[in-house]
Amino acid sequence: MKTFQFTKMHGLGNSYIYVNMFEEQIEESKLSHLAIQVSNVHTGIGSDGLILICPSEKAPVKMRIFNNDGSEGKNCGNGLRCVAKYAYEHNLVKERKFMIETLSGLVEAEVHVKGNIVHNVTIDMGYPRLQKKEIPMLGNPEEYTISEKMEFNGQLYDVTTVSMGNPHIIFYVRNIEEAPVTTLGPIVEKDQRFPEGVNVEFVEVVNEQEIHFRVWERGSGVTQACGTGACAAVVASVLNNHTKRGKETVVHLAGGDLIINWTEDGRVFMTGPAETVCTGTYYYE
Ligand SMILES: N[C@@H](CCC[C@H](N)C(=O)O)C(=O)O
Repeated sequence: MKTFQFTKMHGLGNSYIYVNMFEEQIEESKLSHLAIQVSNVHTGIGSDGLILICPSEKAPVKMRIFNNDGSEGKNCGNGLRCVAKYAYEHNLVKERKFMIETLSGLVEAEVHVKGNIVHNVTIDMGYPRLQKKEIPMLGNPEEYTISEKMEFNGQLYDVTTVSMGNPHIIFYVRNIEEAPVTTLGPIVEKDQRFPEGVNVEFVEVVNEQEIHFRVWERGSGVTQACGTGACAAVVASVLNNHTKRGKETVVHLAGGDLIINWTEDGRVFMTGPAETVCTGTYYYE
């Protein structure tokens, strides 16, 4: 039997098993299967996936995220806040502002501390990417998809697509409680027009400062929250004239609220909580 030490953490109920790869060694070929195993609520620990906190040549830490189906994602907003909390509280960094490397580039984290405990984190998520080739999705590679008609399951929808380092598609609904998250979500996630799959978000606009949000995540299904998805939803809402650029928008997710600001200079800032659940030893073959 092999073992590793883990910490279970969550951001608004979007939970991952975090492994400190400064101290642990796990074979690369085992990671995808381990993500499936640890995520299982019956035979594992129970989570939306696995996140590795790794050494980096470009920043104090690097985040790698695996969804609960074993696929590797390129970015994770809730994961970034938890990685920032872990890095600060475990002395992997000394400053309250520091960089984190992801598979989609570098982001800057700022931890908000009470005593020595990080309660909230702001992440500068960088610039949203809007061209079809950047999502990626089929169609004219240079074009944006803003309120464009697309057919899914025999029905036409107005959709907007945004990459926050990972792909998102946003549907507007009148009533968030009735959003077809579990029916349309899995169909859109695997639609062939998105060669790498897509995270599927449903948004009800409350007013210019507030939106409701539910998600079907690529590789994980329904989750309580998606940080990159909330950023993408605010970018989409500005592009569709529902909310204002340069103003804070409160995103109400199933697990709680995030504050997102798509600033005038083009960068997206996300602020929200990060929490530790438990630590332990995981046994595997
Ligand atoms: N929950 C995350 C996103 C995780 C990765 C996503 N499912 C993907 O495959 O792109 C978040 O908080 O952003």
